[in-house]
Amino acid sequence: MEKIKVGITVENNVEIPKYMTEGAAGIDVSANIEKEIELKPLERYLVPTGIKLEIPEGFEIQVRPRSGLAFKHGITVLNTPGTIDSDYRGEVKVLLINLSNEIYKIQPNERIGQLILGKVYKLDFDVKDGLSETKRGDGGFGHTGK
Ligand SMILES: O=c1ccn([C@H]2C[C@H](O)[C@@H](COP(=O)(O)OP(=O)(O)OP(=O)(O)O)O2)c(=O)[nH]1
Ligand SMILES: [Mg+2]
Repeated sequence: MEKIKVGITVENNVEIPKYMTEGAAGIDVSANIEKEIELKPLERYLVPTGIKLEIPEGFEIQVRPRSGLAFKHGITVLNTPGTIDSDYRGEVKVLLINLSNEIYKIQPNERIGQLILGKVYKLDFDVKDGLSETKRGDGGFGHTGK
């Protein structure tokens, strides 16, 4: 598998994230919090991870939920997939929301999301007077039926 170098700095006591299996697409990140954080139903919290990245130009990182947390506890990433821009140098944060009807307690060092590296293609708008015709035309949002 092709590997892309991504610069990283970590806060004290934060471990460098690692892939949990050889074929994993996502690399888990953990909550860098001192004590547990209570998330009430429908509450959201911007969870710090204690890592900062230097993504090479032409790439992005997506912040995605962990399916286990979603399935077992209704905890997901509100803005999924979150986008980490290659020019961002701040701390990576994960915006969790509790979609269950029970309180969820985020534990220090709990793995709360996963990062996926992706390639970015830049749009280069070609301004035109009209666009090519297609069978679909402007039909969308379910116009082909259920
Ligand atoms: O889940 C996320 C999403 C974003 N970010 C950071 C990295 C990203 O590069 C920056 C901006 O994110 P985005 O472009 O999604 O947010 P915005 O609301 O458009 O903010 P900005 O005006 O700063 O671009 O915030 C995170 O740490 N986690
Ligand atoms: Mg933005």
